[in-house]
Amino acid sequence: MESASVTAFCPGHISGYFLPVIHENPDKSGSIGGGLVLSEGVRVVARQNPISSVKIFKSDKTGLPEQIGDTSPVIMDLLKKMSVHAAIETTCYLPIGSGYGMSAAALLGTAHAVNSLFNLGLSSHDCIKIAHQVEVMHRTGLGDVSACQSGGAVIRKTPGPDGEIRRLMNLRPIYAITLGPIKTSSILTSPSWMDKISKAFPDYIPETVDELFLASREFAEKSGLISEEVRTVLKVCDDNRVLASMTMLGCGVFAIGKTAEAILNMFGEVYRLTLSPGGPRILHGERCS
Ligand SMILES: Nc1ncnc2c1ncn2[C@@H]1O[C@H](COP(=O)(O)OP(=O)(O)O)[C@@H](O)[C@H]1O
Ligand SMILES: CC(C)(COP(=O)(O)O)[C@@H](O)C(=O)O
Repeated sequence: MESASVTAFCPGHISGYFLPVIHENPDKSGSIGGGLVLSEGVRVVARQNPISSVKIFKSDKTGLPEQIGDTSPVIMDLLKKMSVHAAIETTCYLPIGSGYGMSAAALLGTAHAVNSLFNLGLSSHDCIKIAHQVEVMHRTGLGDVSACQSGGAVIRKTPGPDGEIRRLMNLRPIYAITLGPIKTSSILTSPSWMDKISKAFPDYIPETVDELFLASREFAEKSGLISEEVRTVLKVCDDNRVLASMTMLGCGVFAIGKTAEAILNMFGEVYRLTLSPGGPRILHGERCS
């Protein structure tokens, strides 16, 4: 009989603008800023196994999965922190390392799946805190776990999962393209990039989704992170009066509204998204007795 397994899903997150806030207490560390919690994310299957392992799958637009990785230091660290051994398989449609918060989604999905699989009795909030601690310790992200603990367009005013977070819901379609990855930790561990990012952070708080896009674009322009390729795409969006900005931290563009799809389509595969209505959730599975 196949060993017990639990499947969980967690939405991804596009950061539009962010400011790292590093504190000695990882629960208070993270970032402030704004972004979008996405309908696409990471599906995690956790199975009992005496030896922990991770397999990473990427699915194409037809849903066909292909294995792209056979380990994940953040997931292995999470399992150690939760004092369990399990075989973890993650699947995502959005590309890893391209500013869609896939590391955070994988951590949150795994923490919830493992908690259920082994009847650990942790609350969802406990799982969120553990995932956040691992993400921040590895510098694979700062604010994504806090954002992805629930849905909507997110304005994070203070850092950490218990920070002050405002969520706006909106039904307009969101589109994104990726022109290449950016290694998140390479930016987060660079003093010169951190200095530029701090100076670019907006001095006002968006009240609407449109204002979130405008604040994100202002941040992207001032941060110096926009590459020539991204600049080309943003210019066509501007010429067609489409609200758009750079996916942080990835070499890509995200935009809102129906007309955005045809424009982004000229530059590559377009990810068709909406705002997620919620955060991590168990999809199905049997628990260990
Ligand atoms: N879907 C996934 N499944 C398992 N591990 C993942 C996944 N996505 C990211 N990771 C782990 O997190 C590390 C950092 O990913 P990162 O560059 O932060 O991606 P993103 O920007 O999409 O969050 C990756 O090298 C990988 O070890
Ligand atoms: C922008 C980033 C620091 C990284 O995001 P990603 O590359 O998607 O992991 C994010 O965690 C944030 O704090 O807003």
